[in-house]
Amino acid sequence: MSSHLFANISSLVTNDASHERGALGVIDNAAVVVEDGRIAWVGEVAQAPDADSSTDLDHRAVLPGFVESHSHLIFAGDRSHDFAARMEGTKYSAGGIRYTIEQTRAASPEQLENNARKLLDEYARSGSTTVEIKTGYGQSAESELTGIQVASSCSDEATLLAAHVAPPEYADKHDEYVQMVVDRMIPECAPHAKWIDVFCEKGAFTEDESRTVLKAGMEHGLIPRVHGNQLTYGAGVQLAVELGAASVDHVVYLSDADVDALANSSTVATVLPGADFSTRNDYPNARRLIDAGATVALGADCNPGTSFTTSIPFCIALAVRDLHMSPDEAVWAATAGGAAALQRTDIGSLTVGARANFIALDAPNHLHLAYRPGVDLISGVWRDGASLYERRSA
Ligand SMILES: N=CN[C@@H](CCC(=O)O)C(=O)O
Ligand SMILES: [Zn+2]
Repeated sequence: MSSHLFANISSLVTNDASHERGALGVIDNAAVVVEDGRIAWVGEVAQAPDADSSTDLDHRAVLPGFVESHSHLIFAGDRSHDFAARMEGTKYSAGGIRYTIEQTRAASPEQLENNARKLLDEYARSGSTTVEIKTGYGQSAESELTGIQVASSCSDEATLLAAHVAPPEYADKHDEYVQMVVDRMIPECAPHAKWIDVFCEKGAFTEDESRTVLKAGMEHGLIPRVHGNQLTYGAGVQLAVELGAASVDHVVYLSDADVDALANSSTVATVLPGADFSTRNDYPNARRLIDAGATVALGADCNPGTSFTTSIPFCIALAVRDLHMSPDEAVWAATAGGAAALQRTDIGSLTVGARANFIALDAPNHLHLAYRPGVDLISGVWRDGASLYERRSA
């Protein structure tokens, strides 16, 4: 087994609190040794062991690859007109999803896969080394099956978003749609999925409908996650906590009881400020969640309707500027927080035994991710110790 040393790291975020400087466990003047795709050693470069080969990172900062726990990459078509209308004052509503359903149903599996892979490549170039992928723009048994097959061929984190919005043919027959999801869609799609998700929201699915879908998914071995409290106060958070969901995502409109429930549960609260930015929605109060003791993850939520970005660095900048997270909290939420939301212990941190998924920044430390908004600082990305992306020098 050969070892590779990554040397001369100006500042290394490990997310191992046993090192200095809080939850991020930052080591200055650091080095990392990788063996067989896993982290074999981390510490100060002066103490680094010999290795078979090495890379000089030339005083760049290194941090774990971003863990994107919320994306909708299985779709076809464009909603830029929708975005333009919102910027002129039209309010976002769940109904816009139906436009993408029409386009997605008309696309071939190859077209869907090519689009998803193109976006995954964008994610990788901006530092994401793990990306969860949801279906949700098929909303028929056939189209969701295609979607989940494509999602699972692109990611280990495939989510069946069986109930995103009732498709046009079921617009006035929600109960029949939910029945079809339970009787057909879930049994046929479950072998290809890890997660079951619902959009529990005004204009999408009610609390009871959402509970029915999530429980049916759980009976087929899927782990629940919920879109909740994005556009209105509602039942999403409480339902997620009741069912022990891995995560409840968006969490913009929260009562005190919602914050309390999250703080006293293992359900991660995932903030997706790209969606709030692109819909001119209010931002979630991440400060309130963190101060109460909830675990907060941060994602980009790439989708054609509300957040057509794959840039976690952009979302870190938003989280710091507008969600009042500290730069350390935002970086933790986009790495270890995302891993918690996906119930993964092998990613999101750079500790011995973890997957060697990491990013080098053209910057002396991770603070620059928020300090230099809109600037592409990613100079290299590695997954399982192998180079995934390297910026070409000029
Ligand atoms: N909120 C629900 N689903 C997506 C948006 C879907 C769309 O408008 O196409 C989201 O996460 O923001
Ligand atoms: Zn979503």
